[in-house]
Amino acid sequence: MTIPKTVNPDLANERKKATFDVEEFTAFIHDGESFLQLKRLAEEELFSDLPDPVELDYLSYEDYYNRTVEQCVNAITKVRAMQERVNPGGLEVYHTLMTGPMGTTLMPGGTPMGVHFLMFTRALKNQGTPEQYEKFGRRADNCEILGTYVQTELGHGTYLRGLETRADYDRQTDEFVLNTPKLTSYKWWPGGLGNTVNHCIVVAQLYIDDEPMGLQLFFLQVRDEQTHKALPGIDIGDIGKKIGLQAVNNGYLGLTNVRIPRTNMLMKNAKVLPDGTFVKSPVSQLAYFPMVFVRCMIVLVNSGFHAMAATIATRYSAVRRQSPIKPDEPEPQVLDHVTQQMKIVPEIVTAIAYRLAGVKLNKMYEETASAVGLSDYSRLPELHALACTLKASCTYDSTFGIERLRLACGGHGYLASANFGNIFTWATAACTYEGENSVLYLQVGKILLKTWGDMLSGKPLMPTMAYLGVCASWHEFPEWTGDWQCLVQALQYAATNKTLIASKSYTRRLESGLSPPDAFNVTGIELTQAAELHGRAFVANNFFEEVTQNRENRSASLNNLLEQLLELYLVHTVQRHMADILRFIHLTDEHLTSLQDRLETVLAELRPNLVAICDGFDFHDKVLSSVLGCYDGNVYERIFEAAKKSPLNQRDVPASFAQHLKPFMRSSL
Ligand SMILES: CCCCCCCCCCCCCCCCCCCCCC(=O)SCCNC(=O)CCNC(=O)[C@H](O)C(C)(C)COP(=O)(O)OP(=O)(O)OC[C@H]1O[C@@H](n2cnc3c(N)ncnc32)[C@H](O)[C@@H]1OP(=O)(O)O
Ligand SMILES: Cc1cc2nc3c(=O)[nH]c(=O)nc-3n(C[C@H](O)[C@H](O)[C@H](O)COP(=O)(O)OP(=O)(O)OC[C@H]3O[C@@H](n4cnc5c(N)ncnc54)[C@H](O)[C@@H]3O)c2cc1C
Repeated sequence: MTIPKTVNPDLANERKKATFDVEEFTAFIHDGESFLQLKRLAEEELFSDLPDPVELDYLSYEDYYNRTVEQCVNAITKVRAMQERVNPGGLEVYHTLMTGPMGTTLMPGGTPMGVHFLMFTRALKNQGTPEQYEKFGRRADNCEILGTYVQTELGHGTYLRGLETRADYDRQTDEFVLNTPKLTSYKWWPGGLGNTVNHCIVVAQLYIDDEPMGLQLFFLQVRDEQTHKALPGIDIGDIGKKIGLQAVNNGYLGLTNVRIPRTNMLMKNAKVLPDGTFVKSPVSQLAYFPMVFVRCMIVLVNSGFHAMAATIATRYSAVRRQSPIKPDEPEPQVLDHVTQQMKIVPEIVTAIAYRLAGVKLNKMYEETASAVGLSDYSRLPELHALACTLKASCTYDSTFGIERLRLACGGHGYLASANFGNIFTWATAACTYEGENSVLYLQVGKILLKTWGDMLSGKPLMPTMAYLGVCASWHEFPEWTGDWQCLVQALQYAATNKTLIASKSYTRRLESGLSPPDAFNVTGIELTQAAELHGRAFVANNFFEEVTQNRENRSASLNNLLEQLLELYLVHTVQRHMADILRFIHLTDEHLTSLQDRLETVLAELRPNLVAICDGFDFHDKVLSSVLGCYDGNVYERIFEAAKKSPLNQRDVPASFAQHLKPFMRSSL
C-alpha cells in the first residue's frame, strides 16, 4: 500500500479554517521559542533512523528489550553530540527530551535508562558531597556507569519508614554492610535494574550499633563493569512482563552482607563520621527530594501524553465520516457530532491546563532547589504539597482522558497501531509510581488540616493555600456573576468548605476519643476529596492567570483563542464538580442552564480551530506513532499498511492449520 503524498482534503480544509497563528500558539504552549527550537532540532537528529513501530509491536519480550537498548544508546550518543554543539557541559538537550513526550517516542515501551537520567544522576549531584560527585556523579553524567534509584521493596513501596533493607555501620573496617534480610525486603521495581545498570542508589535503613538512624541513600555497584555479571552477595534480575512499559526493565535486588565504604553513603545532608557519630540532616525530608523532582516532571510528561491522545482523536475525527445528521445529507466528519466534540475538546483543554500548571510547578521546583542550595528549606512543604496534588490529579485526569479519547476513535482506536495502548500504559503507570495517588492526596489532606489550624490561629499561610483564608472569611459566597473569576472562586470556595468539613470531622473524632492516626484514617475520604479539589482549583486559577495576564505580548487572535479554551475549561470543571459546589453555593436552575449554554456555545466556537490547536502542540508524526493521528490524515491507507505487516500475513497458510485446524475439522465431521 502506498501512502498518498497529499494531505487528506478534510484535514487540509480544517487547517484553512484556523483563526489564529498556529506557530504563535506553539511557542506559547512550549513556554517560549528556545525550548521549541531545541525540541525540533533534536527531532530532526534523532528520528532519522527510528525502527518501524509496527515491527516493534511483534517482537518478543527479550528482543524488544534488546532493540530498545540499542535505540537508547544510539539516541543518547546523538544527544550528547548535540549537547556538545549547543552548549558543552549543559543539560538542555537531555531536559528537552525528558520533559516532552519525545523521549518516550524514541522508546515506545519505555526506556531502561530513564531513571538513570531522572533520578540516579540528579541524586548523586544533589544528595552527594562535591567529592562524591567527582568520584561517582561525573562518571554517571558521562554514562561511563549506568544506574538507577532503588527504593521500593517487595513488601513496601508507599510506607518508606517500613523499608527493611539495612545498612549497618562497621567501625572496624569503616564500611557499611548491606542486607535485605527477608523476601519482603527484596528491592522490587526500579527501572533498568533488571539487566541494564551496573550501579544504583539504594535507599536503606541506617543502623549504628544496631540503633536505627532513619533512611539514607547509598551508592552501590551491583555488576562488574567489564563482564556485567552480578557482584558477590548480589541477587539481581528482571521482575517480568507488565501490562505496558515492556522495555523499562524493572528489576529486583537482594543483598547478602554486601560491604561498601562508609564514604558511599550520600552525605550532603546527613553524615556518618568514622567513629560512628551520626550527624543528622538539617531536614530529614531532604532525602525525599529526588522524588519531588520526578513528581513535578510527571505533570509535564503526562499532560504531554494527554495532548498526544487528543491530537490523534481530533485528527481522526476530522477524517472519519459517519452517520448523516440529516437523513438526506452526506455523512459528516464525526467531529461535527456534538457529543463527539464533548468527548474530545474537554480533553484538549485539560491537557493545556496541566501543561501550564506543570510549567509553573517546575519553576517553583527550580526556585526551591536553589533556596535549598543556600540552606533555606522554608519552601519545601509548599512545593511538596503542590507536587503531590498536581501529580495525582494530572495522572488521574490524563489516564481517564486518554481512555475517553480512545473510545472516541471507535473500533480503530483499539488497534495497537493507533498507539493508544502505549500512551495509556505510560500514563496510568504514573498514577502509581513516584507515590500512589491516594497516598499523595492524603499528604495534601494532612497539610490542608494543618493549614486550617494555622489559619484559625492567625498564622500566615503558604501562597498557594492563602485562598483558604480568604474564602473562610466570607459569610457566604459572593453574588454569582458566572464570570471566570467567579468560577475559579467557586472551586476555591468548595475546596475551602471541603477542608472545613474534613477538619470538623477530624476534630469530632478526636473528641470522641479516637487517637489522631485513627481519626485521620477515618477522615481519609473527606480529606482526599478536599485535596483533589485544592489541586483542581490551583490548575483553574493558574490557567485564568496565564490567559488574563501578559495579554499585550500576544496577538488578539491568540488571546481570543486562549479565552475560549479557558472558558471551556472553567465551565467544564465547574460542571464536573457541581455536586460539591451546590453543597456550598446556592445556584438556581437559571445559573445551571446558563453554564450548559456557555459550554455548548464555546464548543461551537472552538470547532473550527480544533485541528489547528492540535497541530500547535507540534507533535512530530513519529512522536504520535499512530495510524490514526498522522499529520497528513491518510488514515485508511496507514491502517491497511500496518495490517499487512502482521506476521500472520507473511505466509499464505499458518502452521497451525496443518497441525491443529485441519485434524480438528476432520474429527468434527
Ligand atoms: C534518548 C535519550 C534518553 C534520555 C532519557 C530520556 C528519558 C525519557 C523519559 C521520558 C520521560 C519519562 C517521564 C517519567 C518517567 C518516570 C520514571 C518513573 C520512575 C519511578 C520511580 C519511583 O517510583 S521511585 C519510588 C517512589 N516512591 C514513593 O514515592 C514513595 C511514596 N511515599 C512517600 O513519599 C513517603 O512515604 C510519604 C507518603 C511522603 C510519607 O513519608 P513519611 O512517613 O516519612 O512522612 P509523614 O507522612 O509522617 O510526614 C512527615 C512530614 O514530612 C513532610 N513531608 C513528607 N514528604 C515530604 C517531601 N517530599 N518534601 C517535604 N516534606 C515532606 C510531611 O508533610 C510531614 O510534614 P509535617 O511534619 O510538617 O506534618
Ligand atoms: C512502572 C513502574 C516503575 C517504577 N519504578 C520504580 C523505580 O525506579 N524505583 C523504585 O524504587 N520504585 C519504582 N516503582 C515502585 C513505585 O514507586 C511504587 O509501586 C509506588 O510508590 C506505590 O507503592 P506500593 O507499590 O507499595 O503500593 P501500595 O502502597 O501497596 O498500594 C496499594 C494500595 O494501598 C493503598 N495505601 C497504601 N498506603 C496507604 C495509606 N497510608 N493510606 C491509604 N491508602 C494506602 C494505596 O492507595 C493503594 O490503593 C515503580 C512502579 C511502577 C509501576
